[in-house]
Amino acid sequence: MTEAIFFNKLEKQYAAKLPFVVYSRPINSIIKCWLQKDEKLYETSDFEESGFVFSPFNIENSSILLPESKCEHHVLEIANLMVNEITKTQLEVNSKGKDAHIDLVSKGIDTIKSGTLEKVVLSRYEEHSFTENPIVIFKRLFNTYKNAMVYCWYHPKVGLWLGATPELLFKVEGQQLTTISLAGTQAYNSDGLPNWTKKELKEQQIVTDYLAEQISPYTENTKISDVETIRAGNLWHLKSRLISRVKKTSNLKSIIEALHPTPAVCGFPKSKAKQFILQNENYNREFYTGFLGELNLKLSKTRNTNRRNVENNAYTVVKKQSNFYVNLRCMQILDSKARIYVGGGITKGSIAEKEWRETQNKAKTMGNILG
Ligand SMILES: C=C(O[C@H]1C=CC=C(C(=O)O)[C@@H]1O)C(=O)O
Repeated sequence: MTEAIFFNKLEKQYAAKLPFVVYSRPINSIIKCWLQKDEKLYETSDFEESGFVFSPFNIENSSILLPESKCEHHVLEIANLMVNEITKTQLEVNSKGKDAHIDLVSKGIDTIKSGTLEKVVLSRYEEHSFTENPIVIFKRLFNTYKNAMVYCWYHPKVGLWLGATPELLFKVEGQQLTTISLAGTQAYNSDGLPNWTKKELKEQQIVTDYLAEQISPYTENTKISDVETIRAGNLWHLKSRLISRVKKTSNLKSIIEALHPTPAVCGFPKSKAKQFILQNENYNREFYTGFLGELNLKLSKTRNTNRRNVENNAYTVVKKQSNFYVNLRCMQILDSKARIYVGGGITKGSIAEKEWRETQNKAKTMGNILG
């Protein structure tokens, strides 16, 4: 399929106000789109169906499904998309809400110091004027953020979301589960890799240990990679990978409940951090820090048992696979406004003013591609 035909189908779907998702997974030149044939709002609560899922931060609210059987699917393989240049070079500085965010972070720090919580991720949103076609924004996201999951998701009964997330919640391929531990943020600088402080490295290690403990009832043989520095747009983060084997008795929903929301978007202990967020943030995160991705898709892989006799020994293995990304570095389009959501992890050593600046840096991931 050509780029023109692919995007023409998408534009028609959006003009007809029918649900769709268009996305590309990290380090990948494949763009997929799912066009739902009706405007119904399908939901999933047991995560047993096949489709594309869009779940909120608060999993007690509905998870939306574009069911595989109700959608038309298209794939485009391409390195870069044709899209007009952005005319504006600088995101207008938006200091609205600074005092409220500093108060919120200070309250978080005080609660941590009082001993009830270890870490809490606190967030806010900022609004920018928006007059562009969201599909054009998706094209810019694809061209700009090659190691992120970039997407544009739309449902007429829910709204339109765009994002470029660096965080995998987890993926399951057959019996293999992969998840990542993401923490620490420094502004990207072309001079070279950042110097991480002991405090940042320790925080990332705490997240890794916590994830290993969370998945231990459902998986076995967990292997943890060394910590690496990854770039996400204009930011650096610390990341390690945990790979393990899903026990035969575990189901997908129990793994979702164990891992979502991650310490990178909620904090820990999880339930106390979530309660603090719901009581103090003063706005509804909706799908920000929720998760999205492919649910129970059949993946066929052809294998050779004997390399010398390729023709006779090839066989195909069909595995089920799911891959979910945390909905970070994202925005929601509301009429002529783009609402950009940003947050940061608060621990006892955090400084409220610095946390505010960090959210401003995070807002640039989306802000820099708005025209
Ligand atoms: C909550 C966000 O980022 C998380 C992911 C990576 C690093 C983070 C941090 O350094 O605080 C955050 O936990 C966000 O971008 O809105």
